Amino acid sequence: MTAAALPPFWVVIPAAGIGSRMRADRPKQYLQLAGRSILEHTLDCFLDHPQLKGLVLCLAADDPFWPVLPGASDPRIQRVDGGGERADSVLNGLLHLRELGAQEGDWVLVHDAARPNLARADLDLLLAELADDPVGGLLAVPARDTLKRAGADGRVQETVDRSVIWQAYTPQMFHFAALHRALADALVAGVAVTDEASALEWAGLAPRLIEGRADNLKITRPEDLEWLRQRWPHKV
Ligand SMILES: Nc1ccn([C@@H]2O[C@H](COP(=O)(O)OP(=O)(O)OP(=O)(O)O)[C@@H](O)[C@H]2O)c(=O)n1
Ligand SMILES: C[C@](O)(CO)[C@H](O)COP(=O)(O)O
Repeated sequence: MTAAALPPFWVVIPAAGIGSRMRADRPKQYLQLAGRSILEHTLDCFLDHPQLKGLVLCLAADDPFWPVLPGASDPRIQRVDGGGERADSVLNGLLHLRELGAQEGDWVLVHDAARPNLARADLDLLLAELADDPVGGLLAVPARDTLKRAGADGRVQETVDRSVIWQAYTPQMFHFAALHRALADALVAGVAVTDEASALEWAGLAPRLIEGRADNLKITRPEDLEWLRQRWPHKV
């Protein structure tokens, strides 16, 4: 499918986390990767896409790092305040999309600021595969290792059937109205939603899994960033 045949889409980037597991001197999205911040690399995955309608970046209200980056004045990037949890940040981003003119059936892609290695081929695969899907879905990776269920004593209780287990990645792609409703309702109900798909699942829908590259990893711990630094750039 040519880029022009892919569906138009909006993007929400939650980037208001503090990166506690990274144990760095700043939120992990502002750590350096090949001379630029992780966040700038992540934004680059989308900003020049011909089908992009608009991009909302959710940042901590008192974030001192973003304003001094070269991209801070880029008119293609709309800044909003994030919230206490990732889901709150995404919801704020969706509210702003409505102000920008997002319509009920428009596609919205939510992508972690901490995943700078999204390949254009994977982004386009997600868009192409879900263009006509009634629900939407997400990039994901089938479990690669043998999986164990652990007991409280730290000993193995059983080996889990990995053939039905996938790791959820981002972007996650849903229709604006369905995502907004599911996320807002789940938060009001106090349901823990760690990704957008969880909210849709809670609403009774079944998001589709689209197999992506495992190296679209979320930088969570120091070794993740070290791994990317040693291989960068290696996108396809
Ligand atoms: N209140 C929050 C918490 C997280 N995020 C964003 O959600 C993405 C995925 O979250 P995670 O990897 O858990 O990031 P942190 O919350 O920053 O990390 P940690 O849990 O280690 O503190 C990140 O891009 C992060 O900036 C956000 O926008 N708002
Ligand atoms: C959305 C996500 O990237 C899917 O794997 C992930 O759940 C976000 O990170 P967290 O560690 O769960 O906050």
